Formats: sequence, C-alpha cells, structure tokens
Amino acid sequence: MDNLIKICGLSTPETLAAALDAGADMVGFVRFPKSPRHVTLDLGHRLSLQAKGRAMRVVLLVDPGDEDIAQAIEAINPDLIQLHGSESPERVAEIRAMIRRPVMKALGIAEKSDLKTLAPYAGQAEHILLDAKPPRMANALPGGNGVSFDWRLLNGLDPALSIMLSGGLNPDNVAEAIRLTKPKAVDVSSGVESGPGLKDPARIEAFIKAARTAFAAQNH
Ligand SMILES: O=C(O)c1ccccc1NCC(=O)[C@H](O)[C@H](O)COP(=O)(O)O
Repeated sequence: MDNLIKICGLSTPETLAAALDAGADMVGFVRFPKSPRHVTLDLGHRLSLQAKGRAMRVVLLVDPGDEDIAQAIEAINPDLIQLHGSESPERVAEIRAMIRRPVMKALGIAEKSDLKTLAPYAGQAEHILLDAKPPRMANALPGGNGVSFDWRLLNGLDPALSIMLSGGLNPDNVAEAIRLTKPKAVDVSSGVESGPGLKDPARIEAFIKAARTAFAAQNH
C-alpha cells in the first residue's frame, strides 16, 4: 500500500463514479445503520459491481458478528475489510482467518500514549488506519466525524508500518498532512461532503488532486 487515496462513505452511483473518474485507489462502503453513509447489502452490491476493476473496494464494519461479515462478503465482495469498532487484536486475527482477505484496523488517536495500541494489531491486520477519536457527545459516530488529531504525534513512528492517515482531512489540508506524517495512504469522508453523507464531486476531485501532488513531491 503506497501513495494510495481512499474515498470513504460513498453511497450513490453518481458520487462513486466521480471518485473513480478522479482516480481514487480505494472506495469505501459503510455498513453502520446509524451513519448517513450506510449502504444496504443490495446497494453495496451494486456499487461494488460499479467499482470492480477500477478501485479497491473496502467494506467498513463496526464490531461485526460473524453473520454480518458473511453477509457483507457475499453481497459486496470487498477487496479489503475495514474494522472501525473496538475489535480486539484476537478478534481481528479471527476475522482475517475467517475471510481470507486483507483487513485494515482503525485506531483512534488523541494523545501520544494512544500509539501504544498499535503494536498488538500490527501483526494481525495488513493495514492500520489512524483516525481521530470520536467527539465525546451522545450519538457520535465511531468515525466519519471530520475531526483531526495532532499529526505531530506520529513523529518517530516506524516508517515500515502500513499506515493510512485519516480524520478531518480535506482538499485544503491533505498536502500538509502528507508532508508532515508521510503516510502510505490517506482516507477522507466528511471533508469531501457538502452535508452529512452528501459527497461533493468537485471536492472529491480537489482532494485527489491535492493528495496526488503531495505524494509525488514526497517521492522526489
Ligand atoms: O463514515 C461513517 O459514517 C462511519 C461510521 C461508523 C464508523 C466509521 C465511519 N467512518 C470511518 C471512515 O473511514 C472515515 O473515512 C474516517 O473516520 C475519516 O472520516 P472524516 O474525518 O469524516 O474524513
């Protein structure tokens, strides 16, 4: 996973087409009923077919049971599963063995000590997504909140780790985030929306352009 750009929370054929046409490497479909980005199995199936062969398809699940996973795999046939709940390292390993597809585990970061949670997952999941912790308020979603964490906390992190940076990224700040943290990949959801769950094609394109340029500058 190098220099990859993921657009998460796509839930219409039109905005998925915008992400694919703009060159997204990964597209994310959220399975979390309380989210404005939630896709049914049927919609996820259709979006997955649309993205097939053009981008990696990611299904995002939160503390899923075995049946939730089986249904998502059957209907959406993702290339990667993103676990965005409080799944333990043992549960991540169990899921990975069960699905025999790559897994990305999301971890919430607010302070330096939160990075200690990373090591136990590093051997269990192919990729780690670092996101801000959800705001402390009732009904906060586990992710997709448009909140950043202090990127300087990642100073000194092992560069060999397969890290996707996430949380509060948008077309205006993604270049600086890449410059400071040198992630393998970046992920965005609300930063490319015009309202909760409403992806904006122009912002998707601007985000991908800004991230691509920043990754290219980093490789020089
Ligand atoms: O996006 C959601 O609605 C969501 C719901 C439940 C768990 C996770 C969710 N999103 C996680 C993502 O992958 C987001 O892309 C990531 O948290 C960054 O979101 P944002 O800060 O809005 O860019």
